[in-house]
Amino acid sequence: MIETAAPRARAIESQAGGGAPHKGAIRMEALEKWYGTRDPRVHALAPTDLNIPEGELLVLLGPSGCGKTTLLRMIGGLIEPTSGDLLVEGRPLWRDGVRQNEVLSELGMVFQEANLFPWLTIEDNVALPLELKGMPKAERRAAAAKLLKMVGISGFEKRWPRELSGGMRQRAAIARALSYDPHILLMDEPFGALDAMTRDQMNLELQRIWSETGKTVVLVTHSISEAVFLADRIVLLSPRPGKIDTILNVDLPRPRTAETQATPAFQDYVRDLHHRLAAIS
Ligand SMILES: Nc1ncnc2c1ncn2[C@@H]1O[C@H](COP(=O)(O)OP(=O)(O)OP(=O)(O)O)[C@@H](O)[C@H]1O
Repeated sequence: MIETAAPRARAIESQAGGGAPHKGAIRMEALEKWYGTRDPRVHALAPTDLNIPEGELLVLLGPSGCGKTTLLRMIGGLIEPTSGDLLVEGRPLWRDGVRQNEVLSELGMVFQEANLFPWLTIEDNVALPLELKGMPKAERRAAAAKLLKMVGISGFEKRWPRELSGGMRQRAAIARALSYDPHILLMDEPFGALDAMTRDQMNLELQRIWSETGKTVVLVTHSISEAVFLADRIVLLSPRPGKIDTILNVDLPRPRTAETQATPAFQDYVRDLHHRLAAIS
């Protein structure tokens, strides 16, 4: 396993040294998942240790079925771990089988499909979590306008989801996930259903949003080049059962651009990961 500390990650780790638990930091110890109660059970994730410091953009990469989604959904509180500890900002997400809602509020999720409600306008979709929290309408509108500006779709407040392109719908989904200002954004193949050009554009946008907001981002992808483009660190998982094969620091300068992808350093990361993936698939 290689674990070389990039300067940025190192700075974050040193801040995380002591004192109060860090905003957006995730810590897992011996986190494990078995599916099913009867044989043959599926060992989806072997006991896994991983620390994700505040503000990191961490990418989970690996062959199909290696447990990426399982791990992300466990971090997001959608799947209960079979065993192990999962701390979000120093607090356990689960206590005696009960998910802790105040911890959950630090986590926003974005999936491959935008999952917007077709009967709500874009503004109302984005503001829905705020409505559920009881925020008055005028405040919700103002918050939605700010969020839509941040994700680059100002002016589409009153449109219906069907009137937006796939990329625009994903922007709205990101805005909705950020609406209650969670410290952590969890993304499961968020751009997997988009065409290549839109996907490149969305990767640029995500990098911008991440650097503007300082959120911790954990993103699942099948795409090696997407992983290298976005990540501070890439966690490569191997299958049967899922476990960490390699942790790779991506030490490329930011902001990364289309030109970054043409550099020898970028290509070296891609080639290296291709070899590693071939070896474990
Ligand atoms: N609800 C479930 N019940 C039983 N087995 C499951 C369940 N969900 C996932 N699995 C199994 O757990 C393993 C890990 O699945 P997971 O979806 O986490 O992998 P993944 O790396 O995200 O895959 P992909 O890249 O294809 O989405 C697989 O063997 C899968 O078949």
